[in-house]
Amino acid sequence: MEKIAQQAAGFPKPEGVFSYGTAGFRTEASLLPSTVFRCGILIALRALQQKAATGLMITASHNPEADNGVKLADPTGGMLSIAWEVYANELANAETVDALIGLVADIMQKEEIPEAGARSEITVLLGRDTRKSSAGLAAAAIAGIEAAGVRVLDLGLLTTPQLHYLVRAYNRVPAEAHTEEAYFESLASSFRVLVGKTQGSGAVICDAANGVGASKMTTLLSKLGPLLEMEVRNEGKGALNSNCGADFVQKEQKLPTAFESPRDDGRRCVSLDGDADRLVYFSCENGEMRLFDGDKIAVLFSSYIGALLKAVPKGEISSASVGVVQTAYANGSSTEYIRSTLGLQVETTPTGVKFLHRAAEEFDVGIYFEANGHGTVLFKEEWAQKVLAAPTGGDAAEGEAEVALLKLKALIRLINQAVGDALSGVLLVEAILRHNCWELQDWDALYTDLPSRQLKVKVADRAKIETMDAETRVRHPADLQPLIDATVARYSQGRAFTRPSGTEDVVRVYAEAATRAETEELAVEVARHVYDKAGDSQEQTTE
Ligand SMILES: CC(=O)N[C@H]1[C@@H](OP(=O)(O)O)O[C@H](CO)[C@@H](O)[C@@H]1O
Ligand SMILES: [Mg+2]
Repeated sequence: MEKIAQQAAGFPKPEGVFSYGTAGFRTEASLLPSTVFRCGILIALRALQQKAATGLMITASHNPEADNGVKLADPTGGMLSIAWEVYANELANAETVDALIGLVADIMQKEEIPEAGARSEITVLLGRDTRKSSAGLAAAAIAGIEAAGVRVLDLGLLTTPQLHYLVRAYNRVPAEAHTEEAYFESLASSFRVLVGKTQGSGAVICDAANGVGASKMTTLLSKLGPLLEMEVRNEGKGALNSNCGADFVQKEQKLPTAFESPRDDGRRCVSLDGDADRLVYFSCENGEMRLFDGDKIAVLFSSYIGALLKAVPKGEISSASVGVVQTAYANGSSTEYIRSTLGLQVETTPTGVKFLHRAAEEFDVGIYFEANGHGTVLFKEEWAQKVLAAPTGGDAAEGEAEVALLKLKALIRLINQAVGDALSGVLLVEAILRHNCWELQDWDALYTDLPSRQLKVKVADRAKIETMDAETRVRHPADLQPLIDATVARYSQGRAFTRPSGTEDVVRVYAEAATRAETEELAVEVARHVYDKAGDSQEQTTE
Protein backbone atom coordinates (compact mmCIF):
# COMPACT_ATOMS: atom_id res chain seq x y z
CA MET A 1 0.00 0.00 0.00
CA GLU A 2 2.87 2.30 0.83
CA LYS A 3 4.33 1.78 -2.61
CA ILE A 4 0.99 2.54 -4.26
CA ALA A 5 0.63 5.74 -2.22
CA GLN A 6 4.16 6.84 -3.12
CA GLN A 7 3.74 6.21 -6.83
CA ALA A 8 0.18 7.56 -7.02
CA ALA A 9 1.40 11.00 -6.00
CA GLY A 10 3.20 11.14 -9.36
CA PHE A 11 -0.05 10.54 -11.28
CA PRO A 12 -2.56 13.09 -9.96
CA LYS A 13 -6.10 12.79 -11.29
CA PRO A 14 -7.14 15.65 -13.56
CA GLU A 15 -10.60 17.20 -13.22
CA GLY A 16 -13.51 15.43 -14.82
CA VAL A 17 -15.20 12.06 -14.80
CA PHE A 18 -13.62 9.02 -16.45
CA SER A 19 -15.93 6.28 -17.56
CA TYR A 20 -15.21 2.71 -18.58
CA GLY A 21 -16.98 2.52 -21.94
CA THR A 22 -17.82 -0.36 -24.23
CA ALA A 23 -14.14 -1.42 -24.34
CA GLY A 24 -12.23 0.37 -21.59
CA PHE A 25 -11.26 4.02 -21.10
CA ARG A 26 -10.71 6.30 -24.06
CA THR A 27 -10.11 10.05 -24.17
CA GLU A 28 -7.59 12.76 -25.04
CA ALA A 29 -4.17 11.26 -24.26
CA SER A 30 -2.86 13.99 -21.96
CA LEU A 31 -5.74 13.33 -19.53
CA LEU A 32 -4.93 9.64 -19.18
CA PRO A 33 -1.77 9.02 -17.09
CA SER A 34 -3.63 8.74 -13.77
CA THR A 35 -6.31 6.48 -15.28
CA VAL A 36 -3.73 4.21 -16.90
CA PHE A 37 -1.67 4.04 -13.67
CA ARG A 38 -4.81 3.00 -11.79
CA CYS A 39 -5.78 0.47 -14.47
CA GLY A 40 -2.29 -0.98 -13.94
CA ILE A 41 -3.11 -1.46 -10.26
CA LEU A 42 -6.52 -2.92 -11.07
CA ILE A 43 -5.36 -5.45 -13.65
CA ALA A 44 -2.56 -6.51 -11.28
CA LEU A 45 -5.18 -7.10 -8.57
CA ARG A 46 -7.25 -9.10 -11.04
CA ALA A 47 -4.18 -11.24 -11.82
CA LEU A 48 -3.57 -11.79 -8.09
CA GLN A 49 -7.20 -12.73 -7.50
CA GLN A 50 -7.24 -15.14 -10.45
CA LYS A 51 -3.66 -16.37 -9.75
CA ALA A 52 -3.02 -16.08 -13.49
CA ALA A 53 -1.63 -13.60 -15.99
CA THR A 54 -3.79 -10.72 -17.23
CA GLY A 55 -3.18 -8.09 -19.92
CA LEU A 56 -3.16 -4.34 -20.42
CA MET A 57 -3.18 -2.70 -23.85
CA ILE A 58 -2.55 0.99 -24.51
CA THR A 59 -4.66 1.98 -27.52
CA ALA A 60 -7.62 4.09 -28.58
CA SER A 61 -8.37 1.84 -31.56
CA HIS A 62 -10.08 3.87 -34.33
CA ASN A 63 -10.11 7.19 -32.44
CA PRO A 64 -8.01 10.12 -33.71
CA GLU A 65 -4.26 10.19 -33.08
CA ALA A 66 -4.55 12.68 -30.19
CA ASP A 67 -6.71 10.28 -28.18
CA ASN A 68 -5.51 7.24 -26.36
CA GLY A 69 -6.98 4.62 -24.08
CA VAL A 70 -6.60 1.40 -22.20
CA LYS A 71 -8.10 -2.05 -22.77
CA LEU A 72 -7.89 -4.74 -20.09
CA ALA A 73 -7.67 -8.50 -20.65
CA ASP A 74 -8.78 -11.27 -18.29
CA PRO A 75 -6.76 -14.51 -17.92
CA THR A 76 -8.90 -16.20 -20.62
CA GLY A 77 -7.68 -13.56 -23.09
CA GLY A 78 -11.19 -12.10 -23.21
CA MET A 79 -12.13 -8.64 -22.00
CA LEU A 80 -12.06 -7.80 -18.29
CA SER A 81 -14.99 -9.37 -16.44
CA ILE A 82 -18.01 -7.04 -16.45
CA ALA A 83 -18.20 -7.36 -12.65
CA TRP A 84 -14.79 -5.66 -12.37
CA GLU A 85 -15.71 -2.72 -14.60
CA VAL A 86 -17.26 -1.09 -11.52
CA TYR A 87 -13.88 -1.18 -9.75
CA ALA A 88 -12.20 0.32 -12.82
CA ASN A 89 -14.62 3.25 -12.71
CA GLU A 90 -14.19 3.72 -8.98
CA LEU A 91 -10.38 3.70 -9.12
CA ALA A 92 -10.22 6.01 -12.14
CA ASN A 93 -12.39 8.59 -10.40
CA ALA A 94 -10.84 8.59 -6.91
CA GLU A 95 -10.02 12.27 -6.35
CA THR A 96 -7.17 11.84 -3.86
CA VAL A 97 -4.40 9.36 -3.09
CA ASP A 98 -6.12 8.53 0.21
CA ALA A 99 -9.38 7.78 -1.57
CA LEU A 100 -7.50 5.58 -4.05
CA ILE A 101 -5.77 3.63 -1.26
CA GLY A 102 -9.11 3.16 0.49
CA LEU A 103 -10.66 1.74 -2.68
CA VAL A 104 -7.74 -0.60 -3.32
CA ALA A 105 -8.06 -1.91 0.24
CA ASP A 106 -11.81 -2.45 -0.27
CA ILE A 107 -11.28 -4.41 -3.48
CA MET A 108 -8.60 -6.57 -1.85
CA GLN A 109 -10.90 -7.37 1.02
CA LYS A 110 -13.93 -8.08 -1.14
CA GLU A 111 -12.00 -10.21 -3.61
CA GLU A 112 -9.99 -11.94 -0.86
CA ILE A 113 -6.61 -10.90 -2.22
CA PRO A 114 -3.94 -11.36 0.48
CA GLU A 115 -1.69 -8.39 1.17
CA ALA A 116 1.45 -10.53 1.19
CA GLY A 117 2.38 -13.67 -0.75
CA ALA A 118 4.19 -14.81 -3.85
CA ARG A 119 3.23 -11.79 -5.91
CA SER A 120 6.25 -11.54 -8.13
CA GLU A 121 5.34 -14.83 -9.81
CA ILE A 122 2.16 -13.24 -11.10
CA THR A 123 2.46 -11.39 -14.39
CA VAL A 124 0.67 -8.72 -16.38
CA LEU A 125 1.38 -8.71 -20.14
CA LEU A 126 1.63 -5.20 -21.56
CA GLY A 127 1.23 -4.04 -25.15
CA ARG A 128 0.84 -0.71 -26.91
CA ASP A 129 -0.09 0.73 -30.30
CA THR A 130 1.89 3.21 -32.41
CA ARG A 131 0.45 6.48 -31.06
CA LYS A 132 3.05 9.02 -29.92
CA SER A 133 1.51 9.05 -26.45
CA SER A 134 1.51 5.26 -26.06
CA ALA A 135 5.06 4.77 -24.74
CA GLY A 136 4.54 7.34 -21.96
CA LEU A 137 1.25 5.78 -20.97
CA ALA A 138 2.83 2.32 -20.97
CA ALA A 139 5.30 3.68 -18.40
CA ALA A 140 2.34 4.81 -16.25
CA ALA A 141 0.84 1.31 -16.54
CA ILE A 142 4.14 -0.29 -15.48
CA ALA A 143 4.30 2.00 -12.44
CA GLY A 144 0.78 0.91 -11.41
CA ILE A 145 1.34 -2.81 -11.97
CA GLU A 146 4.67 -2.81 -10.12
CA ALA A 147 3.29 -0.68 -7.29
CA ALA A 148 0.81 -3.51 -6.73
CA GLY A 149 3.79 -5.88 -6.50
CA VAL A 150 3.17 -7.74 -9.74
CA ARG A 151 5.66 -8.46 -12.54
CA VAL A 152 5.29 -6.81 -15.97
CA LEU A 153 6.08 -8.52 -19.22
CA ASP A 154 6.44 -5.54 -21.55
CA LEU A 155 5.85 -6.78 -25.10
CA GLY A 156 6.18 -3.38 -26.76
CA LEU A 157 4.25 -2.70 -29.97
CA LEU A 158 1.38 -5.13 -30.50
CA THR A 159 -2.06 -5.21 -32.03
CA THR A 160 -4.84 -5.51 -29.44
CA PRO A 161 -5.72 -9.07 -30.54
CA GLN A 162 -2.07 -10.13 -30.29
CA LEU A 163 -1.99 -9.02 -26.66
CA HIS A 164 -5.22 -10.91 -25.90
CA TYR A 165 -3.95 -13.97 -27.76
CA LEU A 166 -0.68 -13.99 -25.80
CA VAL A 167 -2.50 -13.68 -22.45
CA ARG A 168 -4.65 -16.67 -23.39
CA ALA A 169 -1.62 -18.68 -24.52
CA TYR A 170 0.28 -17.79 -21.34
CA ASN A 171 -2.46 -19.21 -19.13
CA ARG A 172 -3.27 -22.36 -21.11
CA VAL A 173 -2.62 -25.67 -19.39
CA PRO A 174 -0.18 -26.92 -20.48
CA ALA A 175 1.21 -23.45 -21.25
CA GLU A 176 1.45 -22.59 -24.94
CA ALA A 177 4.27 -20.57 -26.45
CA HIS A 178 3.41 -16.97 -25.67
CA THR A 179 5.76 -15.04 -27.89
CA GLU A 180 4.85 -12.89 -30.84
CA GLU A 181 6.90 -15.24 -32.98
CA ALA A 182 4.68 -18.15 -31.90
CA TYR A 183 1.58 -16.13 -32.80
CA PHE A 184 2.84 -15.46 -36.32
CA GLU A 185 3.95 -19.06 -36.72
CA SER A 186 0.55 -20.38 -35.68
CA LEU A 187 -1.26 -18.11 -38.16
CA ALA A 188 1.17 -18.76 -41.01
CA SER A 189 1.37 -22.53 -40.65
CA SER A 190 -2.39 -22.98 -40.39
CA PHE A 191 -2.97 -20.70 -43.41
CA ARG A 192 -0.57 -22.91 -45.36
CA VAL A 193 -2.73 -25.95 -44.55
CA LEU A 194 -5.98 -24.17 -45.40
CA VAL A 195 -4.91 -22.91 -48.82
CA GLY A 196 -3.16 -26.15 -49.79
CA LYS A 197 -2.43 -25.99 -53.48
CA THR A 198 -5.20 -23.52 -54.35
CA GLN A 199 -4.26 -20.46 -56.37
CA GLY A 200 -4.89 -16.88 -55.28
CA SER A 201 -6.72 -14.52 -57.57
CA GLY A 202 -4.44 -11.47 -57.62
CA ALA A 203 -3.09 -9.35 -54.82
CA VAL A 204 -5.33 -8.03 -52.07
CA ILE A 205 -4.76 -4.39 -51.10
CA CYS A 206 -4.72 -3.68 -47.38
CA ASP A 207 -5.58 -0.31 -45.84
CA ALA A 208 -3.70 -0.51 -42.53
CA ALA A 209 -5.15 2.76 -41.13
CA ASN A 210 -1.59 4.05 -40.53
CA GLY A 211 -1.71 1.97 -37.37
CA VAL A 212 0.09 -0.86 -35.64
CA GLY A 213 -1.55 -3.38 -37.99
CA ALA A 214 0.70 -2.17 -40.82
CA SER A 215 4.02 -3.43 -39.48
CA LYS A 216 2.41 -6.56 -38.02
CA MET A 217 0.77 -7.41 -41.33
CA THR A 218 4.10 -6.91 -43.06
CA THR A 219 5.77 -9.32 -40.64
CA LEU A 220 3.01 -11.85 -41.20
CA LEU A 221 3.44 -11.52 -44.99
CA SER A 222 7.16 -12.16 -44.63
CA LYS A 223 6.33 -15.49 -42.94
CA LEU A 224 3.93 -16.41 -45.72
CA GLY A 225 6.23 -15.62 -48.63
CA PRO A 226 4.57 -16.20 -52.00
CA LEU A 227 1.55 -17.83 -50.35
CA LEU A 228 -0.29 -14.52 -49.99
CA GLU A 229 0.08 -11.59 -52.34
CA MET A 230 -0.73 -8.33 -50.60
CA GLU A 231 0.02 -4.66 -51.04
CA VAL A 232 -0.11 -2.69 -47.78
CA ARG A 233 -1.18 0.96 -48.01
CA ASN A 234 -1.60 3.57 -45.26
CA GLU A 235 1.35 1.78 -43.74
CA GLY A 236 2.17 4.41 -41.14
CA LYS A 237 3.46 7.52 -42.84
CA GLY A 238 0.12 9.37 -42.76
CA ALA A 239 -2.08 10.31 -39.80
CA LEU A 240 -3.54 7.40 -37.85
CA ASN A 241 -7.19 6.65 -38.73
CA SER A 242 -7.49 9.88 -40.69
CA ASN A 243 -9.81 9.20 -43.64
CA CYS A 244 -8.76 5.59 -43.52
CA GLY A 245 -9.25 2.41 -41.53
CA ALA A 246 -12.12 -0.01 -41.06
CA ASP A 247 -14.26 2.39 -39.03
CA PHE A 248 -14.03 5.11 -41.67
CA VAL A 249 -14.71 2.71 -44.55
CA GLN A 250 -17.69 1.05 -42.84
CA LYS A 251 -19.33 4.20 -41.48
CA GLU A 252 -18.65 6.60 -44.36
CA GLN A 253 -18.84 3.96 -47.09
CA LYS A 254 -16.11 5.88 -48.90
CA LEU A 255 -12.74 4.78 -50.27
CA PRO A 256 -9.96 5.43 -47.76
CA THR A 257 -7.12 7.78 -48.56
CA ALA A 258 -4.51 6.24 -50.93
CA PHE A 259 -7.28 4.33 -52.75
CA GLU A 260 -8.66 5.77 -55.97
CA SER A 261 -11.22 5.07 -58.60
CA PRO A 262 -10.83 4.13 -61.44
CA ARG A 263 -7.25 3.04 -60.71
CA ASP A 264 -8.29 0.52 -58.04
CA ASP A 265 -11.62 -0.50 -59.61
CA GLY A 266 -12.26 -4.20 -59.34
CA ARG A 267 -9.44 -4.79 -56.84
CA ARG A 268 -10.03 -6.81 -53.68
CA CYS A 269 -9.41 -4.49 -50.73
CA VAL A 270 -9.46 -4.90 -46.96
CA SER A 271 -9.34 -2.28 -44.26
CA LEU A 272 -8.10 -2.76 -40.68
CA ASP A 273 -8.82 -0.39 -37.80
CA GLY A 274 -6.16 1.42 -35.72
CA ASP A 275 -5.44 -1.50 -33.37
CA ALA A 276 -6.23 -4.23 -35.92
CA ASP A 277 -9.12 -5.88 -34.10
CA ARG A 278 -11.63 -5.10 -36.86
CA LEU A 279 -11.70 -5.71 -40.59
CA VAL A 280 -14.02 -5.00 -43.49
CA TYR A 281 -13.48 -5.87 -47.13
CA PHE A 282 -14.47 -3.52 -49.94
CA SER A 283 -14.18 -2.97 -53.64
CA CYS A 284 -14.94 -0.22 -56.07
CA GLU A 285 -16.74 -0.59 -59.40
CA ASN A 286 -17.42 2.43 -61.63
CA GLY A 287 -17.06 4.79 -58.70
CA GLU A 288 -19.51 2.79 -56.57
CA MET A 289 -18.24 1.15 -53.42
CA ARG A 290 -19.19 -2.36 -52.32
CA LEU A 291 -18.76 -3.10 -48.64
CA PHE A 292 -18.24 -6.56 -47.15
CA ASP A 293 -18.96 -5.85 -43.51
CA GLY A 294 -19.01 -8.05 -40.41
CA ASP A 295 -22.33 -9.61 -41.46
CA LYS A 296 -20.93 -10.70 -44.81
CA ILE A 297 -17.80 -12.04 -43.11
CA ALA A 298 -19.91 -13.98 -40.58
CA VAL A 299 -21.89 -15.55 -43.43
CA LEU A 300 -18.70 -16.49 -45.30
CA PHE A 301 -17.16 -18.10 -42.20
CA SER A 302 -20.41 -19.89 -41.28
CA SER A 303 -20.93 -21.41 -44.69
CA TYR A 304 -17.31 -22.59 -44.88
CA ILE A 305 -17.33 -24.15 -41.42
CA GLY A 306 -20.75 -25.68 -42.14
CA ALA A 307 -19.34 -27.30 -45.30
CA LEU A 308 -16.32 -28.70 -43.44
CA LEU A 309 -18.58 -30.20 -40.77
CA LYS A 310 -20.68 -31.88 -43.47
CA ALA A 311 -17.55 -33.33 -45.03
CA VAL A 312 -16.07 -34.99 -41.93
CA PRO A 313 -17.28 -38.50 -40.97
CA LYS A 314 -20.55 -38.57 -39.00
CA GLY A 315 -19.89 -38.51 -35.26
CA GLU A 316 -19.08 -36.25 -32.35
CA ILE A 317 -17.18 -33.80 -34.51
CA SER A 318 -19.73 -33.43 -37.30
CA SER A 319 -22.61 -33.08 -34.85
CA ALA A 320 -21.18 -29.90 -33.29
CA SER A 321 -23.72 -27.30 -32.26
CA VAL A 322 -23.07 -24.31 -34.50
CA GLY A 323 -24.51 -20.87 -33.81
CA VAL A 324 -24.10 -17.38 -35.17
CA VAL A 325 -24.35 -14.39 -32.84
CA GLN A 326 -25.24 -10.93 -34.12
CA THR A 327 -26.59 -7.67 -32.77
CA ALA A 328 -29.77 -5.92 -33.89
CA TYR A 329 -27.61 -3.91 -36.33
CA ALA A 330 -27.02 -7.00 -38.46
CA ASN A 331 -28.70 -6.62 -41.82
CA GLY A 332 -31.95 -8.61 -41.88
CA SER A 333 -30.92 -10.33 -45.12
CA SER A 334 -27.84 -11.79 -43.45
CA THR A 335 -29.90 -13.15 -40.57
CA GLU A 336 -32.43 -14.64 -42.97
CA TYR A 337 -29.65 -16.24 -45.06
CA ILE A 338 -27.97 -17.80 -42.02
CA ARG A 339 -31.28 -19.18 -40.70
CA SER A 340 -32.95 -20.31 -43.90
CA THR A 341 -30.15 -21.15 -46.33
CA LEU A 342 -27.41 -22.25 -43.94
CA GLY A 343 -29.91 -23.69 -41.44
CA LEU A 344 -27.99 -22.33 -38.46
CA GLN A 345 -29.24 -20.93 -35.19
CA VAL A 346 -28.94 -17.13 -34.83
CA GLU A 347 -28.78 -15.34 -31.47
CA THR A 348 -29.11 -11.60 -31.01
CA THR A 349 -27.38 -9.84 -28.13
CA PRO A 350 -27.05 -6.22 -27.05
CA THR A 351 -24.34 -4.15 -28.75
CA GLY A 352 -20.76 -4.70 -27.52
CA VAL A 353 -18.36 -7.52 -28.20
CA LYS A 354 -18.41 -8.76 -24.61
CA PHE A 355 -22.08 -9.74 -24.99
CA LEU A 356 -21.59 -11.46 -28.34
CA HIS A 357 -18.54 -13.33 -27.08
CA ARG A 358 -20.42 -14.70 -24.09
CA ALA A 359 -23.32 -15.88 -26.24
CA ALA A 360 -20.97 -17.55 -28.73
CA GLU A 361 -19.38 -19.56 -25.92
CA GLU A 362 -22.63 -21.53 -25.60
CA PHE A 363 -22.03 -23.37 -28.88
CA ASP A 364 -19.40 -25.96 -29.86
CA VAL A 365 -18.67 -23.58 -32.72
CA GLY A 366 -19.84 -20.02 -32.06
CA ILE A 367 -19.39 -17.44 -34.81
CA TYR A 368 -19.95 -13.83 -33.81
CA PHE A 369 -19.59 -10.55 -35.64
CA GLU A 370 -20.75 -6.99 -35.23
CA ALA A 371 -21.64 -5.32 -38.52
CA ASN A 372 -18.63 -3.02 -37.99
CA GLY A 373 -16.22 -5.94 -38.54
CA HIS A 374 -15.34 -6.98 -35.00
CA GLY A 375 -15.78 -10.68 -34.44
CA THR A 376 -14.28 -14.13 -34.37
CA VAL A 377 -15.10 -17.83 -34.03
CA LEU A 378 -15.00 -19.69 -30.72
CA PHE A 379 -14.52 -23.43 -30.42
CA LYS A 380 -15.62 -25.11 -27.22
CA GLU A 381 -12.59 -26.65 -25.55
CA GLU A 382 -13.87 -30.26 -25.36
CA TRP A 383 -14.98 -30.20 -28.98
CA ALA A 384 -11.71 -28.63 -30.17
CA GLN A 385 -9.73 -31.29 -28.31
CA LYS A 386 -11.68 -34.03 -30.11
CA VAL A 387 -10.86 -32.42 -33.45
CA LEU A 388 -7.18 -32.01 -32.59
CA ALA A 389 -6.94 -35.61 -31.38
CA ALA A 390 -8.73 -37.13 -34.39
CA PRO A 391 -6.31 -39.19 -36.49
CA THR A 392 -5.60 -38.05 -40.04
CA GLY A 393 -3.00 -38.94 -42.57
CA GLY A 394 -1.10 -35.73 -41.80
CA ASP A 395 0.26 -34.01 -44.87
CA ALA A 396 -0.49 -37.09 -46.89
CA ALA A 397 -4.20 -36.78 -46.09
CA GLU A 398 -6.41 -37.81 -48.92
CA GLY A 399 -10.11 -37.94 -49.50
CA GLU A 400 -12.66 -35.27 -48.70
CA ALA A 401 -13.29 -36.34 -45.11
CA GLU A 402 -9.64 -36.39 -44.11
CA VAL A 403 -8.86 -33.09 -45.79
CA ALA A 404 -11.85 -31.49 -44.05
CA LEU A 405 -10.61 -32.74 -40.70
CA LEU A 406 -7.13 -31.36 -41.37
CA LYS A 407 -8.68 -28.02 -42.24
CA LEU A 408 -10.73 -27.97 -39.03
CA LYS A 409 -7.53 -28.54 -37.08
CA ALA A 410 -5.90 -25.66 -38.94
CA LEU A 411 -8.92 -23.40 -38.31
CA ILE A 412 -8.62 -23.91 -34.57
CA ARG A 413 -5.05 -22.63 -34.76
CA LEU A 414 -5.67 -19.87 -37.30
CA ILE A 415 -8.55 -18.18 -35.53
CA ASN A 416 -7.81 -15.94 -32.58
CA GLN A 417 -10.24 -17.25 -30.00
CA ALA A 418 -9.51 -14.54 -27.47
CA VAL A 419 -10.97 -11.60 -29.44
CA GLY A 420 -11.64 -10.49 -33.01
CA ASP A 421 -8.38 -10.22 -34.95
CA ALA A 422 -8.05 -8.50 -38.31
CA LEU A 423 -4.86 -10.38 -39.23
CA SER A 424 -6.31 -13.80 -38.64
CA GLY A 425 -9.61 -12.61 -40.18
CA VAL A 426 -7.91 -11.57 -43.43
CA LEU A 427 -6.17 -14.95 -43.69
CA LEU A 428 -9.43 -16.82 -43.21
CA VAL A 429 -11.35 -14.73 -45.75
CA GLU A 430 -8.53 -15.18 -48.26
CA ALA A 431 -8.37 -18.93 -47.65
CA ILE A 432 -12.14 -19.34 -48.10
CA LEU A 433 -12.32 -17.25 -51.28
CA ARG A 434 -9.48 -19.32 -52.66
CA HIS A 435 -11.04 -22.61 -51.61
CA ASN A 436 -14.32 -21.65 -53.31
CA CYS A 437 -12.48 -20.19 -56.34
CA TRP A 438 -14.44 -17.01 -55.68
CA GLU A 439 -14.03 -13.40 -56.68
CA LEU A 440 -15.67 -10.75 -54.50
CA GLN A 441 -18.74 -10.77 -56.77
CA ASP A 442 -19.40 -14.41 -55.88
CA TRP A 443 -19.25 -13.62 -52.20
CA ASP A 444 -21.51 -10.61 -52.71
CA ALA A 445 -24.04 -12.72 -54.57
CA LEU A 446 -24.80 -14.92 -51.53
CA TYR A 447 -27.49 -12.49 -50.44
CA THR A 448 -28.47 -8.89 -51.07
CA ASP A 449 -28.46 -6.50 -48.15
CA LEU A 450 -31.71 -4.72 -47.41
CA PRO A 451 -31.17 -0.96 -47.64
CA SER A 452 -30.44 0.32 -44.13
CA ARG A 453 -30.07 3.69 -42.50
CA GLN A 454 -28.68 4.84 -39.16
CA LEU A 455 -29.56 8.21 -37.64
CA LYS A 456 -28.43 9.88 -34.46
CA VAL A 457 -30.85 11.85 -32.32
CA LYS A 458 -29.48 14.31 -29.80
CA VAL A 459 -31.54 14.50 -26.64
CA ALA A 460 -30.88 16.12 -23.28
CA ASP A 461 -30.60 12.81 -21.42
CA ARG A 462 -30.18 9.68 -23.49
CA ALA A 463 -30.42 7.52 -20.36
CA LYS A 464 -34.17 8.30 -20.41
CA ILE A 465 -34.51 5.64 -23.08
CA GLU A 466 -34.46 2.10 -21.71
CA THR A 467 -34.56 -0.91 -23.98
CA MET A 468 -35.30 -4.63 -23.72
CA ASP A 469 -35.12 -7.79 -25.88
CA ALA A 470 -31.46 -7.27 -26.85
CA GLU A 471 -32.10 -3.57 -27.45
CA THR A 472 -34.66 -4.27 -30.15
CA ARG A 473 -37.58 -2.76 -28.20
CA VAL A 474 -38.09 0.28 -26.01
CA ARG A 475 -39.32 -0.27 -22.46
CA HIS A 476 -39.31 3.38 -21.44
CA PRO A 477 -40.85 5.86 -22.32
CA ALA A 478 -43.73 3.38 -22.43
CA ASP A 479 -45.63 5.12 -25.25
CA LEU A 480 -42.67 5.10 -27.67
CA GLN A 481 -42.60 1.42 -28.74
CA PRO A 482 -46.27 1.34 -29.85
CA LEU A 483 -45.56 4.32 -32.10
CA ILE A 484 -42.50 2.60 -33.59
CA ASP A 485 -44.50 -0.63 -34.10
CA ALA A 486 -47.29 1.20 -35.90
CA THR A 487 -44.81 2.99 -38.14
CA VAL A 488 -42.78 -0.12 -38.99
CA ALA A 489 -45.97 -2.03 -39.87
CA ARG A 490 -46.59 0.35 -42.80
CA TYR A 491 -43.32 -0.61 -44.54
CA SER A 492 -42.65 -3.73 -46.50
CA GLN A 493 -39.81 -5.75 -44.87
CA GLY A 494 -39.60 -2.89 -42.36
CA ARG A 495 -37.58 -3.17 -39.17
CA ALA A 496 -36.46 -0.37 -36.89
CA PHE A 497 -35.20 0.11 -33.37
CA THR A 498 -33.69 2.79 -31.20
CA ARG A 499 -31.18 2.65 -28.33
CA PRO A 500 -28.93 5.05 -26.45
CA SER A 501 -25.30 4.79 -27.62
CA GLY A 502 -22.77 3.43 -25.13
CA THR A 503 -19.90 5.44 -26.61
CA GLU A 504 -21.41 8.74 -27.80
CA ASP A 505 -23.88 11.19 -26.33
CA VAL A 506 -26.63 10.33 -28.81
CA VAL A 507 -29.60 8.04 -29.27
CA ARG A 508 -29.17 5.81 -32.31
CA VAL A 509 -31.95 4.87 -34.72
CA TYR A 510 -31.62 1.95 -37.13
CA ALA A 511 -34.07 1.25 -39.94
CA GLU A 512 -34.26 -1.12 -42.88
CA ALA A 513 -36.98 -1.74 -45.47
CA ALA A 514 -37.52 -3.12 -48.96
CA THR A 515 -36.37 0.00 -50.82
CA ARG A 516 -33.87 2.78 -50.21
CA ALA A 517 -36.61 5.46 -50.26
CA GLU A 518 -38.78 3.58 -47.77
CA THR A 519 -35.77 3.01 -45.52
CA GLU A 520 -34.92 6.70 -45.41
CA GLU A 521 -38.53 7.59 -44.64
CA LEU A 522 -38.85 4.95 -41.93
CA ALA A 523 -35.64 6.08 -40.23
CA VAL A 524 -36.74 9.71 -40.17
CA GLU A 525 -40.21 8.83 -38.86
CA VAL A 526 -38.80 6.73 -36.03
CA ALA A 527 -36.23 9.43 -35.19
CA ARG A 528 -39.11 11.90 -34.97
CA HIS A 529 -40.98 9.66 -32.52
CA VAL A 530 -37.82 9.34 -30.42
CA TYR A 531 -37.35 13.08 -30.42
CA ASP A 532 -41.02 13.73 -29.55
CA LYS A 533 -41.03 11.30 -26.65
CA ALA A 534 -37.49 11.67 -25.28
CA GLY A 535 -36.03 14.85 -26.74
CA ASP A 536 -35.83 18.19 -25.04
CA SER A 537 -34.96 21.52 -26.50
CA GLN A 538 -31.91 20.19 -28.35
CA GLU A 539 -31.51 19.76 -32.06
CA GLN A 540 -31.89 16.55 -33.98
CA THR A 541 -28.86 15.58 -36.01
CA THR A 542 -28.47 12.87 -38.57
CA GLU A 543 -25.55 11.01 -40.02
C1 LIG B 1 -23.80 0.90 -34.03
C2 LIG B 1 -22.36 0.70 -33.72
O1 LIG B 1 -21.53 0.58 -34.63
N1 LIG B 1 -22.04 0.65 -32.42
C3 LIG B 1 -20.65 0.48 -31.96
C4 LIG B 1 -20.34 1.48 -30.87
O2 LIG B 1 -21.22 1.27 -29.77
P1 LIG B 1 -22.44 2.23 -29.38
O3 LIG B 1 -22.86 1.75 -28.03
O4 LIG B 1 -23.48 2.01 -30.44
O5 LIG B 1 -21.95 3.65 -29.41
O6 LIG B 1 -19.00 1.28 -30.42
C5 LIG B 1 -18.76 -0.02 -29.86
C6 LIG B 1 -17.32 -0.05 -29.37
O7 LIG B 1 -16.41 0.11 -30.38
C7 LIG B 1 -19.04 -1.12 -30.87
O8 LIG B 1 -18.90 -2.36 -30.26
C8 LIG B 1 -20.47 -0.94 -31.43
O9 LIG B 1 -20.70 -1.84 -32.47
MG1 LIG C 1 -10.24 -1.54 -32.63
